[in-house]
Amino acid sequence: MTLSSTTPSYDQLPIIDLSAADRGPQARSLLHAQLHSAAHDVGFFQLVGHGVTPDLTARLVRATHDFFRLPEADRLALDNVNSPHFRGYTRTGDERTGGSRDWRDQLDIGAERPARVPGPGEPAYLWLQGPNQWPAALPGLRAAALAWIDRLSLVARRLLHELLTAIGAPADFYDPVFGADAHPHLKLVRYPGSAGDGADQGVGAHKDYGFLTLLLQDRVGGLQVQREDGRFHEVPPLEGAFVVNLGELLEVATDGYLVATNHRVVSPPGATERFSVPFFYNPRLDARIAPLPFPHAAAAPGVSDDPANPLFAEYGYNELKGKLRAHPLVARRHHAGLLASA
Ligand SMILES: O=C(O)CCC(=O)C(=O)O
Ligand SMILES: [Fe+2]
Repeated sequence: MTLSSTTPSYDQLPIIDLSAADRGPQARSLLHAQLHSAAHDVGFFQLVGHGVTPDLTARLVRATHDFFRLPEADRLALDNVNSPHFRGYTRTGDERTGGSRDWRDQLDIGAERPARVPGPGEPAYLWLQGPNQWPAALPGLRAAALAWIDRLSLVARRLLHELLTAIGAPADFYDPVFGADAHPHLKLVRYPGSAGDGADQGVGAHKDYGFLTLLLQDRVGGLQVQREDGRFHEVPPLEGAFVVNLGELLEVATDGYLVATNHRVVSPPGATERFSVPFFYNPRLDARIAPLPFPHAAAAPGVSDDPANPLFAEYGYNELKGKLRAHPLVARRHHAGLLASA
């Protein structure tokens, strides 16, 4: 199969309809061909037919808007600088996802678990497990966010099964690294408009750390993806779709046959606000990503070699690398020892 024989269009990402998996063998094999091509050639696509209801989405969007409308003092009561687990609120200007200053504020939410302080000899990434910080004034936010994590984990699991099948691998190969101890993550994000200093970086270019990201974006736009020509191209919002991208673990798993794609967000102009909610489908922190057995493994080019962004096969280290880089205030306050040894 020649995957790159057609000239790519940069106007929109490939559109993948997950519901085709249930429409008989012919529809399913067409889905697999499209998924294979989208994942291998672009690493990004628009997902429709995912089955998430408009009601559930509306609940999450409402909770997101309500959160950012709270008085600043209520948001700062959840300051992530007070959480050694990188949970809670990051104010605008305090985050450095790609190593330089982002212009967005956000609430980081993960699996709701008790704090796990690593003992002697235990891996430092255990710090990533811990309680969330919830806004007392918005009790509905907790329910909406946790319901979203549960629902999108199911969609992502199904999508991963179809994707692995599409490239000729066993669908359930990575099931053991998910399960009850998986480490999903959700962010409620606002881009408040222009920083006013000529910079237009909403979030700097980066790859995501896990398997798959399912992003809900509003109609404002500004997300850009690095395509085959090396340039960043806009991802026009598509009503009802999730923007899906492959994370670093799929690059590790396939030895670079599937690539985690760089992406960034350009700030909306003036005082325009943009809201987005990325959901990260991540495995257990202690998962070691074994090489995927699949027919293209022998032809895989190897993972990208970027000294500024090493890829770790043990998931917890991969996320910890990103969190220490993106949240320097949390890192310096709680993890100075880790920074010294990094
Ligand atoms: O807000 C967006 O559209 C993308 C956010 C993103 O890439 C991230 O937070 O990892
Ligand atoms: Fe991202």
